[in-house]
Amino acid sequence: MAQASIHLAESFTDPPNYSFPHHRLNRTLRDPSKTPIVLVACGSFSPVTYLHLRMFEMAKDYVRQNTDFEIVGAYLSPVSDQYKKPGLLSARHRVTMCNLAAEESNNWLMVDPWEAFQSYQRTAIVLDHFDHEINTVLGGVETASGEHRTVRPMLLAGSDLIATMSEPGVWSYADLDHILGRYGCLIVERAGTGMDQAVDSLARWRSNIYLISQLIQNDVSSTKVRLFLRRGLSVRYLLPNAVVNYIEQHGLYQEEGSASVSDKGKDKETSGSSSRKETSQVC
Ligand SMILES: Nc1ncnc2c1ncn2[C@@H]1O[C@H](COP(=O)(O)OP(=O)(O)OP(=O)(O)O)[C@@H](O)[C@H]1O
Ligand SMILES: NC(=O)c1ccc[n+]([C@@H]2O[C@H](COP(=O)(O)O)[C@@H](O)[C@H]2O)c1
Repeated sequence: MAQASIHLAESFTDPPNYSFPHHRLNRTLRDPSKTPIVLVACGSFSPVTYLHLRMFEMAKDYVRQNTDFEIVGAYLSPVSDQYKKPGLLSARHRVTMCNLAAEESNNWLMVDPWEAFQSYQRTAIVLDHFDHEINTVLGGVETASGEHRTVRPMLLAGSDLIATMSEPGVWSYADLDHILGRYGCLIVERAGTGMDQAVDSLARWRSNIYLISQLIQNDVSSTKVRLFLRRGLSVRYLLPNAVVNYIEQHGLYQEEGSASVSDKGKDKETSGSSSRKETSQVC
């Protein structure tokens, strides 16, 4: 269970005019015997695809069938422009596309622009921010009979992201302990990255790591979507219609750098990603 007072940062810096989105946060726990959790997916979302949205649906099914958790909210948290990953469009566009996707696709997902519109924030700090906003500022949630409950933010990520947790220099031990020991993580299997491999070196936190298998293989990635757009190919039905329309209206992902012309797929652009190495410098 998250304890509201132990955070890595002493205080949080909010972007100008920021307010924490909580319009779809369920403030009443349906089942008082369950632990309330909030799902937080961190990433570039450049652009957001159906596979990003699918992670939440898979997590919802998994949580209902296999755990004593109850999901009271779910968030996309797009990374700051300072992450400097190849193909990272400005935060303004990425946040707007995530909002369009969340509005069009379901009635429970929200987009938190907190990390997008400021300096780079490590994932451990992002989870602390959610803990602070939901438990300290909003006061957590209540059962139907009025009992207070602390909400636990949990990281929702694909197995490729979790695999980077074993790469030297990308995540600090203290941050991993904070993310996996204190909060926990739901991992969605991603084509090309075995889940066992991904969690092998994270054994000490195994009880807080929940593995969700893919029953339908689909290797859509933002990199491939960017590549299609640069080549003038259709991306409809890979991402929500509202996002496709937004990309077309604004002529996004046409320039060099949004995906390399020689890119054959995801691996080339992301393997040894400079962003992850740069991230390691701020760990
Ligand atoms: N097809 C997928 N299956 C499972 N998880 C996914 C999939 N696509 C993205 N994710 C997860 O979504 C989160 C955000 O990913 P990110 O925005 O980096 O998307 P991406 O498609 O990997 O982007 P890029 O191609 O630009 O590297 C990560 O945890 C990633 O593992
Ligand atoms: N040390 C860290 O906190 C750390 C390291 C690598 C990636 N991340 C996060 O992972 C997310 C996804 O990264 P990629 O887009 O590189 O897969 C981003 O939100 C990034 O901030 C965090």
